Amino acid sequence: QKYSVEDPDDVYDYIIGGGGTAGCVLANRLSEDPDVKVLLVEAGGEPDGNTQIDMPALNIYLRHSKVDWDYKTVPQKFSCNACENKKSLVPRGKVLGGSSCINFMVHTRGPPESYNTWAKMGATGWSYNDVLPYFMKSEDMQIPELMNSKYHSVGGPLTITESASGVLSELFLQAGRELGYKVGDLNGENPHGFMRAQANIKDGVRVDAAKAFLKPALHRSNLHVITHAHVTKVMFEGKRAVGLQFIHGAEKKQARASREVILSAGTIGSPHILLLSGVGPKEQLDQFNIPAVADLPVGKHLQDHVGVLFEFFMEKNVSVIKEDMLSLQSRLAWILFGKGPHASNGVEGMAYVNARGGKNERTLPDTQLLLTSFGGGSDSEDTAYSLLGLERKFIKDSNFAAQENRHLFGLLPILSNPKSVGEIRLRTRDPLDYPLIDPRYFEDEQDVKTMVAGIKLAIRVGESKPFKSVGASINPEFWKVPGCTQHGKGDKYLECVVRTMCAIVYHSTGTCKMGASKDPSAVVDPQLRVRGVEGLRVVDASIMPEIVAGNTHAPVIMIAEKAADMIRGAQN
Ligand SMILES: Cc1cc2nc3c(=O)[nH]c(=O)nc-3n(C[C@H](O)[C@H](O)[C@H](O)COP(=O)(O)OP(=O)(O)OC[C@H]3O[C@@H](n4cnc5c(N)ncnc54)[C@H](O)[C@@H]3O)c2cc1C
Repeated sequence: QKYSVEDPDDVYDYIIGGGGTAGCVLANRLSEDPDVKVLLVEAGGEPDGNTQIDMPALNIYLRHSKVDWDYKTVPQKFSCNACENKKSLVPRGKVLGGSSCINFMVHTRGPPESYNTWAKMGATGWSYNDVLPYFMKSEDMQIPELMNSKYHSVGGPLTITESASGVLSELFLQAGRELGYKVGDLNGENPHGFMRAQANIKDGVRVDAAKAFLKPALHRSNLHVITHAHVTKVMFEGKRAVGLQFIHGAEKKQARASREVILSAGTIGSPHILLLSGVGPKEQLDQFNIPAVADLPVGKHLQDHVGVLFEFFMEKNVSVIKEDMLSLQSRLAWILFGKGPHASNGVEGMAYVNARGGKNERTLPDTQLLLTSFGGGSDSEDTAYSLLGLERKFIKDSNFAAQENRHLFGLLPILSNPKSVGEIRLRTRDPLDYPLIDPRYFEDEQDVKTMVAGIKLAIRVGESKPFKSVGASINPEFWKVPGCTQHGKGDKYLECVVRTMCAIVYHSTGTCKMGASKDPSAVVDPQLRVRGVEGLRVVDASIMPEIVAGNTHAPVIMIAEKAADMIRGAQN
C-alpha cells in the first residue's frame, strides 16, 4: 500500500507536522470526519517491509539505522562518564509511526498519580479520571484475565499482550511477593507493585502507531500523507498560524491550513520547529535574528528517564541465549507462527516501587524496575555500544564480552521522577542542523540518591530466594566498574556507577510544557493551544507538564486521542 502523495494540495483544514506516534493517531481520528481534509507531513519514509521494525527481538538494531534521527546530547557534566565524549544517545524514530516503530514496545500508562499531579499543576481536565477513557478508547487488551477488567477495553487499534516467556517473569513476581509488594495489573487496580510486562505486540509482530492508526485510514480520500518532507517552519500571518513550510527532496514546498496547524514532531522536533518559526524565548530568538512571534519558554522543561542496566548470571537454563536466537527453529517459529524468542521484546517484568522507602500507594513511585531477558552484552559488545551508548574502551575494560551466550537476566532500575531538568536550544538557524540537547542528567543530587536506592532494591530482587533457586548471582563485573573501584562497595561506589554508566531510557518529554493559560512556564494551555498565538497546537510527548513515572508511548497515544476530541469539539 502506497502512503505518500508527491505534491500536497494548496489548502487543508488541518495540517499535522510529524507523522510519528501522536501524528498517526491524529491523522486517523481527524480524518474520520469526511468533511475535513487532513495533511500529515513526515520527515521519514514508510515503515513497511522493515523486518527490524516488525520483529520485536530485533528492536535494538534500529539504533543508528536509517529510521533513527540518532541525536546525541551535548557532553554531560554530571553523568555519562563512560559514554562516547560524555554524550548520551537520544534515539528518535524517523519514519511514519515515529518512535513507536523503534521503541521497546513496553505498554504502561504510568501511575494514576502522575496525571493527578498534572491536574494539580494547572492542566485542568488531565487528572487520571479524565484521561482514563482515552487510554481505554485505543486499547485492544488481549491478556485473557484482563479483558473484562473495568480498567481495560477490547477492540481498539492498540493491541496489548504479554510477551513474557514464563519462567523469568514468574520468578520476578515471586521475588516481589517475598519483598512484600503486591502483584497485579499496574495498568489497572494496582498503582504500586510487580507485574508481568505488557507489550504492544500482536501475533509476534510490533504494533506501532503507523500499523494501528495510520494504515486503516489510508483509503480515505480526505487524508493525504507526504513522506520525506522535513518541516522547516510554521507560517504565520500576524499571530495566526496559517500553514507549514517543508523541504521535500530538493524542493521547498508549503501547504496552508484553514483551521489549524498541529505540531506532532515529538519532544525534540516540535520545539525545534517552534524556535525556527519565532516562537520561543526572546533572548534566544534575538541571538539568531529570528523575528519573535511569541515569547514563550519553548525547549525549557526537558526531562527524561535514566537507568542502570546490570546482569545476573544463572546456573539453570531458564533464559534465551544468542545460540537459541540464531537457531533455524526459532526463526521458523516466528516466520510460520509469530512465536518463539523473536516474538518477544525481551522485557519480562515490571514494577513500580518506592525504593527510598514507604509503600504509600497514593504517592508517585520513585523507581520503575524492568526485568529483561537480555543484558548489555548478550548478543555482542555491539549491544552495549548501540543500546547504552558506552564507549568501546569502557566496554572492553568492563568485559561485556563475557556475557555472550551466558544464561542471564537484566535488571534495570529507572529513575521515574527525575528532579533534574534540561533544555533544548537552537544550534544554528539552519532547520536541518540538529538542535542542542542538554538533559543535565543527575544535576540534582536527589536523583543520584534515588537511583542508588533503586539499584540496591534491584540487587535485593536479583538475590531473592526465587532467583537463588535458579542459581542467580550478580555479574562480578558490576563491582569492578572502571573508574569506581576506589570507592569500595558502598553508596559512594554506587553513586560513581550511576554517574559513569547510567543510560537514557528514551522518554524525553516536556519541551512544550502544558500548564494553566496564565502559567509563565507553560508553552501550551490545557487545550494544547500554543499560548499567545492562534490556530496552532502541539500534540505529542513534549506537552507533558511533568514526565509520567512510567514509559511514555501509551501516554502519548492517550494525549493524541484526547487532543483529537478537543480539536473536533472546537470545530463544532
Ligand atoms: C529507542 C526507544 C525505546 C522506547 N521504548 C519505549 C517503550 O518500551 N515503551 C514506551 O511506552 N515508550 C518507549 N519509548 C518512548 C515512546 O516511544 C515515545 O515517547 C513516543 O513514541 C513519542 O511519541 P511522539 O509522538 O511524541 O514522538 P515520535 O513518535 O518520535 O514522533 C515524532 C515524529 O515527527 C517526525 N519529525 C520530527 N521532526 C520533524 C520535522 N522537522 N519535519 C517532519 N517530521 C518531523 C519524526 O520523524 C517522527 O516521525 C521509547 C522511545 C525510544 C526512542
